[in-house]
Amino acid sequence: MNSYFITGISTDVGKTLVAAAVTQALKADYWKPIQSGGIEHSDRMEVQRLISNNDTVFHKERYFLETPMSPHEAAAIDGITIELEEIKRPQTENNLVIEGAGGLLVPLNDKHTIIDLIQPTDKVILVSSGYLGSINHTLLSIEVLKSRGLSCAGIIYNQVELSGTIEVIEKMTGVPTIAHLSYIDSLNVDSVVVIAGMMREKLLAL
Ligand SMILES: Nc1ncnc2c1ncn2[C@@H]1O[C@H](COP(=O)(O)OP(=O)(O)OP(=O)(O)O)[C@@H](O)[C@H]1O
Ligand SMILES: C[C@H](N)[C@H](N)CCCCCC(=O)O
Ligand SMILES: [Mg+2]
Repeated sequence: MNSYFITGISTDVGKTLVAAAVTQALKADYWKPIQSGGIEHSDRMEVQRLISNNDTVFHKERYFLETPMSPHEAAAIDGITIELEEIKRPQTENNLVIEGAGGLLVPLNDKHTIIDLIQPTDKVILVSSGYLGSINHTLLSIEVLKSRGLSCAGIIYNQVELSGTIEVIEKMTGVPTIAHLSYIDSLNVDSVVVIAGMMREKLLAL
């Protein structure tokens, strides 16, 4: 069984939607180790809303912070410090989808960032988005993975409409495209089933 680490070029790029689709495609378990903000509607709740298989187990966040900010600061506001050693992978026999928070260098404390949660055996899926500036953020994310001896298994482009964007990233990095998602008017179980079906073969080949 595999672990899939869903990271993004920034926050709000669609990691949770992608995590839901990968979870659905593989009937995997889902875990978001650190959630900041979202007491009313966390990423776990959103994935629960979007998937429709009966096998997925939802593992509890290790840190659930009240303020929707960078985890290091959200933790400080809650009067705690995030400790890397406290973040233990849930035990499961199933595939596990892990969702980060924000991008790879989002601080957890004064020393560690999200990238420190990635293990060498994880299949890292990078979610890229279509804003002007996203090429740079995508290439930077791939470079920082490389600098830690990690590689990017594949990229999911979410609402990337600017011409030449995907092509130049593919040419410069050689990282395969897993899927290219469009804007979806009402995100629901049915749309996630479709996206999951679209990417399943590519995910199995990673
Ligand atoms: N393809 C899409 N079509 C329509 N809405 C989308 C699409 N992708 C993302 N969204 C919406 O954009 C918002 C941000 O996406 P999402 O919550 O998945 O970001 P994230 O990368 O998981 O952020 P975080 O760092 O907080 O985990 C959400 O409201 C989500 O439903
Ligand atoms: C609150 C938000 N939705 C995420 N959970 C955390 C994003 C942190 C981004 C920090 C940064 O890169 O400046
Ligand atoms: Mg999310």
